[in-house]
Amino acid sequence: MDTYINPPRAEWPRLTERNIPDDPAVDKAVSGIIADVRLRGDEALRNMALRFDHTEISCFEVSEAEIAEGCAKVSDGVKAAISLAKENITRFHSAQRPTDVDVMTMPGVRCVQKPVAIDRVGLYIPGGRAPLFSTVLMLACPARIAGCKEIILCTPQSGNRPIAPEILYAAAVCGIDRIYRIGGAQAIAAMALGTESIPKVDKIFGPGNRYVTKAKQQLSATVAIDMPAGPSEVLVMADDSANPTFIAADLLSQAEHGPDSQAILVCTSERIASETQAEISRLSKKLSREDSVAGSLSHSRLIVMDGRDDMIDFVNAYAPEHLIISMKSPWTVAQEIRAAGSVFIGNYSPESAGDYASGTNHTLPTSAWARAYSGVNLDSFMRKITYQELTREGLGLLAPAITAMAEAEGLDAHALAVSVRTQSDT
Ligand SMILES: NC(=O)c1ccc[n+]([C@@H]2O[C@H](COP(=O)([O-])OP(=O)(O)OC[C@H]3O[C@@H](n4cnc5c(N)ncnc54)[C@H](O)[C@@H]3O)[C@@H](O)[C@H]2O)c1
Ligand SMILES: N[C@H](CO)Cc1c[nH]c[nH+]1
Ligand SMILES: [Zn+2]
Repeated sequence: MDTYINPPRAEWPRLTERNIPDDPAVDKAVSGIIADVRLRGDEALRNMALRFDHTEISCFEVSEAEIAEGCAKVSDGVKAAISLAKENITRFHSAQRPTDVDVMTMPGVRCVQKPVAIDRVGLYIPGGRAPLFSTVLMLACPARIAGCKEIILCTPQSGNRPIAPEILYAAAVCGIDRIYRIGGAQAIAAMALGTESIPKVDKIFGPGNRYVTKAKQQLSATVAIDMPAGPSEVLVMADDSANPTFIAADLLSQAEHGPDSQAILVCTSERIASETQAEISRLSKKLSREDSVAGSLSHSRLIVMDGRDDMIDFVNAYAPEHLIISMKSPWTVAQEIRAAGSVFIGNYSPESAGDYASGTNHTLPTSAWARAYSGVNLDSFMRKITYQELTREGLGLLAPAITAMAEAEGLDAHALAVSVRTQSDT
């Protein structure tokens, strides 16, 4: 991991770059995959499952019997953990329920806004490097609370291994309607376009690798998507009150997601940076996912800044998916953060808590998209419809403004739709 001491601002754009710059080869590969799914449907999906996931698929949908068999294999300990996580996620997301807006903007002019759930949603659950069954809870709980009518799930099946039992169990307890054994960009294309076996949905949710994320972005003209939620990132802000062992463990916890992940420390002290570096070397020897950790750390950074203001400016420029604030008065620092997916406050809030079980959502914008997108939340599964009801008197009060604006825009029929009413005898 490289260390940078007081890098000048001119160098910041380079230091905020991710591991996965926009790669034209990925763009091209993904547009080829989408075109093939569009043209050949299920046949293309079968070929790609063989090519990318080394698996032969006769039936895409996972049967009831397979789900029951998977559920039976999950240990009681994991079932209890899923139950606790589901409770907390449900509690936090239920509290996000929007209320109706019902306002008389003028006498006789009533404007209403009501949330309505999206009917058909498709959830993508990553399964390449690790079967992320926690993501099932993160997506299915809010979808259920919102009241989506049809919830389907796609996840890859690799080689001859069946889909992880924990994914099937989490899907069963969350009431997923149908599960399909298909992953990667092809799964996103299938849910966006529909094939003989996979139904087309209204909106696609879920994180994934660079292929999955690119497919969501390319298909966003065809289907709604939650946001670009690509390879995981964490940025830790630390002052002298931080614990280098905690910081190192937090950085490693995201590095282990894969070589495309990125972990950044921004601190004000060279001591913290060098002790963290030493702790990373010590702790990484104890971890199993060597290639992911080594790959990720080779693009990760330790940055020593001149002071608190520079740290805050850097974080806002980087716009991390996850931000951990290991500093004195962390809530005061947090108030100055304008771009981050999810913020972890103080020394006892590791990102792992939010990844699994505290209640916040772990499906979050990466690659600096936190500047413009929120992470998944209850609202992501809803639309809001507005309604209005005007009385004759209300329309009369508005008529001069509507007519003046319609005429100024040169739209006579708009003015007519008002005057036929205000001048009618009935
Ligand atoms: N931002 C978030 O909210 C968030 C949350 C959880 C996980 N993640 C990220 O999700 C990612 C999961 O990635 P993953 O790879 O483990 O699983 P994945 O399910 O996203 O991708 C696996 C699929 O990628 C396809 N694929 C692999 N190599 C390919 C190639 N060369 N060409 C075309 N397609 C190919 C295969 O079909 C495979 O099924 C990680 O990067 C992790 O950090 C992000
Ligand atoms: N850190 C991931 C979000 O970027 C979520 C996750 C799932 N499992 C473990 N972690
Ligand atoms: Zn994680």
